[in-house]
Amino acid sequence: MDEENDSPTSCRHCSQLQCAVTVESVATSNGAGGKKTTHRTALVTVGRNEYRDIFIRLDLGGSSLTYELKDVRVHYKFARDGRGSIELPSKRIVVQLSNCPPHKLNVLLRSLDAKLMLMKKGLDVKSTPVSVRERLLGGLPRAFEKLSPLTLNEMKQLQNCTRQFADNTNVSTNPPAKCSPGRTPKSKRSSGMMKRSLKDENSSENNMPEVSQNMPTDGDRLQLSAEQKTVVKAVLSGVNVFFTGSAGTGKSLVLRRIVGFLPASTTFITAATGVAACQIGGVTVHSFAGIGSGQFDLERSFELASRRHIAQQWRKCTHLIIDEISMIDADFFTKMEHVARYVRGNDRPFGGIQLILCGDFFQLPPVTPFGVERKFCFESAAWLSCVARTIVLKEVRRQSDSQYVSVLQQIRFGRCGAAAANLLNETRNNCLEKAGVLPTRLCTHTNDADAVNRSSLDKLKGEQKLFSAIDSESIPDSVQSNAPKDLKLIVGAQVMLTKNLDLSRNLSNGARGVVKSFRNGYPVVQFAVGFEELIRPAKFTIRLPGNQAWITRVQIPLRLAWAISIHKSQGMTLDCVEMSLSRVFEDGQAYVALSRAKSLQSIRVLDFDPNCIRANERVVRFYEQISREESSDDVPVYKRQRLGQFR
Ligand SMILES: Nc1ncnc2c1ncn2[C@@H]1O[C@H](COP(=O)(O)OP(=O)(O)OP(=O)(O)O)[C@@H](O)[C@H]1O
Ligand SMILES: [Mg+2]
Repeated sequence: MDEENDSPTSCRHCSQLQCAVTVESVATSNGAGGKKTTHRTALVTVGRNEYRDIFIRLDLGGSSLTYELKDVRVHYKFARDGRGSIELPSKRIVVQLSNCPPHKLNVLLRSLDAKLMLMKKGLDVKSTPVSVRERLLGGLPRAFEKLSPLTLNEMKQLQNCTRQFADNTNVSTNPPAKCSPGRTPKSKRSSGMMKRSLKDENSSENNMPEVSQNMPTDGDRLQLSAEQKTVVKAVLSGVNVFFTGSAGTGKSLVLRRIVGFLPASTTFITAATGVAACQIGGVTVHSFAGIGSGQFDLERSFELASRRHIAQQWRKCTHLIIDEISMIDADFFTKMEHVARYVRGNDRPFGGIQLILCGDFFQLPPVTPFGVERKFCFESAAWLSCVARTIVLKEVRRQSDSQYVSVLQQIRFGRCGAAAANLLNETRNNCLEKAGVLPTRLCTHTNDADAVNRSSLDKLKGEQKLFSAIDSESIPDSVQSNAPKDLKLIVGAQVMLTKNLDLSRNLSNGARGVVKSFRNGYPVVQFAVGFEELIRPAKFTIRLPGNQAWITRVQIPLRLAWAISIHKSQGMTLDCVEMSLSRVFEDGQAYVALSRAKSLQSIRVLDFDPNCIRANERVVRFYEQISREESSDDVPVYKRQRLGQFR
């Protein structure tokens, strides 16, 4: 079997998906025929018959519907929310797809649109028009073959079409996205009878300012490694998975990829902190759970979680993703598990929700009030009953220098030999200033970071420019986002990108620069990687607690970057950093700080003292146990851990 092509993570499976389907027959002008039927679980397959005509088949549990897709309109603007539709004007029908795995839906609808366009333009090399008479006489067996993925050749043909279209009309077109069919601009499309059903799709973009056309891919194009694919497959097999690994092994990247394969409206994406939630486009786990920060007893927690909107979320949830799980304490995790069973009226672990947990317990631990004993969630009975499979990612992707990686591995386990200490000490002489870009100071305390940013901004002379975000809906101030509501910039301000703009030019999230000037009202940033770039507003998508739809914020994708706290930096990859670790107060805090940089040349430790390197003993034992299970022949990796063995 072809591993790559048959993997559930490949496009091959994207001609079929499981989702909710609504078939709407649109009323005629005299009001006849309007009808809507919804099926919450359906299997949608797109394929070809023996004459290479394209069909969609809807298996609706007991019955099925098949439509030929000719002269149809395909809408995938909201694929990211797991929604899309296909209009069949000649039949006056709209097939709406919802609760789809976003990635699969996106690939399915885009490839379908592309193939339909190729057919329309007579560029589908394998298909030749067959007359009705020929069909009747041909006697071919009836066939239905799933639509194959777009080939390279087909993509090239599409690009040519797009170019020709641009030449003929003088319209400037963006390079088509991966699998993009080079769609006709809206104004050129016929205004179909089903405008009504689709008007929502077009409304949210009105009155947006000029938005950066750089592709904010979030690493979509990166190829997952074999071990990363193992995680995706494990999740898609339906078991509860905890995946872990050193800083920079790509855990968050894999999480983002997993999201694309799970049903959009019943998968809840959360993280232990607001900053971490922003990185993966989710909300905090506390706001999802609706039981405060876990301070109440179980009875009160049940009451809180039974409030209508919170209970609805709990009941709706089929998959719960939690990033930075190391920062969730055992007590909170246990309460969530009880609440899940109670609210859902289901006594299976976590009320039958599939858990996808991700994080590194060697990084920052749960924040616990002074004097209260810290308990990691892997030490809870709930963890033992819920986590069926543990996977450890081994390849560090953030750093490529093996010497640095091995220093970080020691530090992760709370060790620091003389050679490692020397290497880190020597970084104090690193000259990190490049083209006016200063290194970002990582602070042990948040107040210090805020103060540094404020005072540095105030010291600069010149006019401060205020950029106010444009939101598609109102977003409460309490909701954290990578893009602030108001951003003040001035020439000379040290800034950091908050979005991947162009990975091929190292314009990635965390890239460092300095504001050089303003052009057309937008900042021109000199980046440390060596060039200037005009930074236009970009679209950020935000989820509000309890709201499964994406809200759009348009803002300049920059933040001030003189300083940032180590807690806020967890999860980030940073271009050039400087730190003083003398006031480190947490296990794992120095490891988090030291592991943000990509190389030893882009870090400066001002006062390295091996005593700041600390790892929690129970965490060390937990990981030793995992690695024993991994290397043991008779004990499977996914064997459940036994209660209390790490204490
Ligand atoms: N398969 C891959 N190919 C190329 N780059 C990758 C791959 N996986 C991860 N990376 C890159 O490695 C860096 C670290 O990835 P990521 O932030 O997902 O790691 P992480 O394990 O979540 O780290 P942390 O524990 O610090 O949160 C990112 O810049 C990411 O783009
Ligand atoms: Mg991460």
